Amino acid sequence: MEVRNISKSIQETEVLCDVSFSIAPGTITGIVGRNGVGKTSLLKTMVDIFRPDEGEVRVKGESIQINPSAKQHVIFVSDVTEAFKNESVDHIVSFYREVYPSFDHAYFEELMARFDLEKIQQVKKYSKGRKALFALILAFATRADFVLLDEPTDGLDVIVKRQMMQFMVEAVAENDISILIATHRLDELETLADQIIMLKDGQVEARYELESVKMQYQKMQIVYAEQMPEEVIEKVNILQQSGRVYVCFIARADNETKQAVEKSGPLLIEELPMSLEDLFIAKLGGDRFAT
Ligand SMILES: Nc1ncnc2c1ncn2[C@@H]1O[C@H](COP(=O)(O)OP(=O)(O)OP(=O)(O)O)[C@@H](O)[C@H]1O
Repeated sequence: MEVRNISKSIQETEVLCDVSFSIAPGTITGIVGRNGVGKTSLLKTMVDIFRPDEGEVRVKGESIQINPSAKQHVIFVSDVTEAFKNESVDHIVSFYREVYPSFDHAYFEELMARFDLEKIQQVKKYSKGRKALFALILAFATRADFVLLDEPTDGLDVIVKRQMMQFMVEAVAENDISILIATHRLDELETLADQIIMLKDGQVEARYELESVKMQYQKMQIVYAEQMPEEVIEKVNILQQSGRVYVCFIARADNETKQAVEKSGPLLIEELPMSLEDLFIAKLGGDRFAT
């Protein structure tokens, strides 16, 4: 699936600006960015709920804007699950079977049993978490090749969340589907995603392969007897400071900065494990963290 040079304005405000990236089969992609940056709008554009002003979305080589039937390979699960209202589970399933010719009823039943979700007469009577779970089960049962999820684990209890994350990893590996997740839950994404698309001001600020970014940067804890000298502060990206303890972000290849740190005579230099959250703060936390 390819997003090509998408731009979109809503009420004269540019929400997406020349956004391009692609999603390979059998991968999980995370879309991250601060509140209001355009994550949901991007997902909606990828299923043609929002029409882009410029650019196109291609699925299996076909533009969904030109050939709407290409949309049957993509399913979007919104974080707003109120749409189900009074319908029964069976009624909603019949509707999905009509819209998605590839809907797999046996797989749907298997997933309902796997997640221990009972069928009820009015889906609106499911709790918030169960509604979210039901929406996810429906989405995967369509057997769509591309599953786009907006904050998918919102409302799920910790046990179901773990089960769902485990299921997603299996589904991607076994069925070669691709999942795209827009979320603020960076800790969850970290265990799931192959690539991360970071949005800023409606644009792609960065694209990371998670494993390679961890090879590119180091998170260091540096402790001084007094303060970190000014000339070092100017070179490193400080993620956190607590008294004389500084947690910094340094490019692995940046030997000049590493030498400056060593020369400044710290009491301790120690490498810490780096998380996606650290990267998010370093990239999107403001000028102080600009890398
Ligand atoms: N239907 C709409 N009408 C007017 N403005 C909208 C509409 N949908 C989105 N926007 C605006 O587009 C911008 C991007 O919103 P969007 O919901 O895509 O961001 P987001 O990254 O998903 O945010 P969050 O992390 O808070 O969920 C915001 O400024 C929002 O106010």
